[in-house]
Amino acid sequence: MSTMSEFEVLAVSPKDPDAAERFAKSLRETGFAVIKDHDIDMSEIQAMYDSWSGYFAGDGKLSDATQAGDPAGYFGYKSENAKGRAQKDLKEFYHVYQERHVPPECDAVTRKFHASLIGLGETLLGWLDQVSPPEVTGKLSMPFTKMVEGSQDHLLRVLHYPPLPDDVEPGEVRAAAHGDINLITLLVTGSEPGLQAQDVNGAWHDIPCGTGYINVNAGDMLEQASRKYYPSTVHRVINPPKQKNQSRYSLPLFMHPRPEVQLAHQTAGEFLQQRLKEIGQAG
Ligand SMILES: O=C(O)CCC(=O)C(=O)O
Ligand SMILES: [Fe+2]
Repeated sequence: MSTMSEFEVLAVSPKDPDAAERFAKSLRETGFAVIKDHDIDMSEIQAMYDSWSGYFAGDGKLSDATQAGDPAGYFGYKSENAKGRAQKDLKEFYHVYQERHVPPECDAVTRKFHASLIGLGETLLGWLDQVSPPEVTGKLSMPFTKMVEGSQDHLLRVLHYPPLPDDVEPGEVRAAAHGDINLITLLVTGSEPGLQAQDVNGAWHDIPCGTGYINVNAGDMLEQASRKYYPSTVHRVINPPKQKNQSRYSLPLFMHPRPEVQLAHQTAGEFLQQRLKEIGQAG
């Protein structure tokens, strides 16, 4: 494998006078942006990892298993595939929504974390409303911030990638290459490295881990609504090296419009249902 470089993306601080412009430029040129100086500190992220690693290690998760077609709750190991892939990803995860159940031992820390990330995500969408050119804003059914106003669909996915078993088949990976479904994804640092993003030339780059920065990527709904002005970032999670075969946790927040919101040729709800079938999640 060729040596990977880290993605050279300028970290944007909300304190920068030109934060909105720099954020939008980065998303436009790379599908990807990095935020520093945010309000979510490492102790909060660590508290999330501590409480959820306990949850995944226990048996309580089995009674939280999602019912077919329900997007909330616990999804077992190897239950999801990337669009167009037959092999399942080597991960288990829990889907948190504002109005749905969260395991009691994780509830307080998770609700606070979820709300903080949603607040930051709304700010970032506001930046896109401010500085996107008329060729984008003129075609939107409504501003991005309006698309998410009152949305109950912002999904916080708590992911656990267990140590790899001995019988991993060729081609099986922690998370195969995919674009996210939603408008933007906010991702605090993972507990271990492994996340990579693809640039416009097809080269893969390691996303730095442990920086305290929040990585933001454009999803497929933003790509559709912006008529491809903001390209959806393809990314993946590679398997760990043998000598570091341990659990990895991560916490992406997927910002979703209300389901009736028109993107371009589809509503957000129609787009989501179609994709859930393609990734093996719809009932
Ligand atoms: O685990 C990660 O760092 C990223 C996960 C991801 O891309 C996803 O769940 O869509
Ligand atoms: Fe993703």
